[in-house]
Amino acid sequence: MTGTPGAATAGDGEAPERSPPFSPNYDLTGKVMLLGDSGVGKTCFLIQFKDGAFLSGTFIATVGIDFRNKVVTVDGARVKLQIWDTAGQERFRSVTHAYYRDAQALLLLYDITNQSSFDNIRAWLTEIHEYAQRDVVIMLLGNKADVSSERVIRSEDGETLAREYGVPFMETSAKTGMNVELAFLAIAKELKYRAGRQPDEPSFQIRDYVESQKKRSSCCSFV
Ligand SMILES: Nc1nc2c(ncn2[C@@H]2O[C@H](COP(=O)(O)OP(=O)(O)OP(=O)(O)O)[C@@H](O)[C@H]2O)c(=O)[nH]1
Ligand SMILES: [Mg+2]
Repeated sequence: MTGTPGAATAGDGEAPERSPPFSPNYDLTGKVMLLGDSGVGKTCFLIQFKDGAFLSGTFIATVGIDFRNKVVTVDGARVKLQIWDTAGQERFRSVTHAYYRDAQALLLLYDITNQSSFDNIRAWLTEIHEYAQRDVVIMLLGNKADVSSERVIRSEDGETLAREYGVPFMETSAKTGMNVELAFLAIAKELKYRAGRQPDEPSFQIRDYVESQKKRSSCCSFV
């Protein structure tokens, strides 16, 4: 991903803030940010969701911040997700801080093959509490679940940490696509629910939804 520090690059050639002049092809919008250490797979995660493709080969670290839009339909509502892909490298932190306050949802990724990316999750959560909206939706994701031979973080460790912070958790793979769409659909459902609940609509609990829908990458279950 290319970009200039401090300036957002146009993901789809579309201005992020502009309201549509005619009837939009969506019912509501939500801003989602991808956060986590450099190399955990944020950009690949977004490309997998947006294009259904995996960026293999040389790792090109994101510079600054970039975004992509995708409209998903949940429970009859079209939700336009504006997804901001941030640079995990420390030197871009001040750039990304400026975007936190506009985000309704944050996907916080670590890499199950990288101990320090998991250890840094607490620091990321501290940063989130400092800069993001108080009611922001947070989801913890253990990415690269396809690389089981190099796993150093057990699934239970991710679950325990997520429980401590009261956030939904699942393991994902930007390579195989495991749980990638689910992460965004869960966010879209939560945003739709928050935007206005119909009288006959049951209440929505994002953690329960994720637990019931997520695929697990254990030895004995098939994903
Ligand atoms: N096997 C595997 N490799 C992955 C996965 N996700 C990302 N990668 C690889 O990990 C490396 C880093 O991926 P990126 O998506 O660029 O990482 P990033 O989090 O965007 O990094 P920054 O932009 O620096 O913050 C790349 O070489 C990817 O091919 C995954 O789910 N499985
Ligand atoms: Mg990136």
